[in-house]
Amino acid sequence: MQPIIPFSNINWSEAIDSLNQKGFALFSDVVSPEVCHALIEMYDTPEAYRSVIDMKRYNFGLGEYKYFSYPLPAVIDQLRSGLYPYLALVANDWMRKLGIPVHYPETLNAFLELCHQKEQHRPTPLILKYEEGDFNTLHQDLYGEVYFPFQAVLFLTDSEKDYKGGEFVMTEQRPRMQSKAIVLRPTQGQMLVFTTNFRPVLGTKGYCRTAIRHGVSEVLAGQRYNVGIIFHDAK
Ligand SMILES: O=C(O)CCC(=O)C(=O)O
Ligand SMILES: [Fe+2]
Repeated sequence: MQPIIPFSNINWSEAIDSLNQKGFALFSDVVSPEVCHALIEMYDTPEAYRSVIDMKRYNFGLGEYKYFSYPLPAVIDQLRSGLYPYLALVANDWMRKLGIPVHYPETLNAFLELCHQKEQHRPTPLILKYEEGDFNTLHQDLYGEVYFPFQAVLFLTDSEKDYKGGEFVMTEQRPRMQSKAIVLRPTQGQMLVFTTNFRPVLGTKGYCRTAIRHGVSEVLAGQRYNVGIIFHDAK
């Protein structure tokens, strides 16, 4: 299972512009439909996962997701470690703009070492399965003191053919303002990179923190599967 995207071929200046202006960037043809099918099939292989979450039980919405165990499936591992160095450059620029004294190291391994120093050892990449009526409430995926400000979602199902509803939703909240909603409908093989916690937005008094939350609207019919790629390990 290989990603079909060579990271060095991506138009990074376009992607970085999108991250800076909108807080997210969409990449197409990241994996083939065959890789998507193989990941969906792996949903029923219990050995691949460290835990299974019934979203209703925790009031996270309705549906189920599973956290992968280490070692991660090769395709997820490659996407995570391949994306990290590019995103770390943007992450460091954001921290500088916001005056936050945090520096993200150049490689994913060095960043995971920082997680381990804070007792964050557990893998966070996950696969989510939504059926008719399922949804994911607006949230942030922070699992401890150390976090990476970007995460990715790999869309495994076809948003035209496989399901109805199930939009990817983000809200942005600037200090003392109402939230803005962003609704996206990426499809099979696409990957969305978005803000995990907050992003810098230039206001009249310089950059301010705009908090981002994400979730999934109700699936009205069919089945929707996604893989979430979070960079930090969890406590
Ligand atoms: O199913 C989705 O599109 C979103 C999943 C999610 O919340 C995540 O990957 O962090
Ligand atoms: Fe999430």
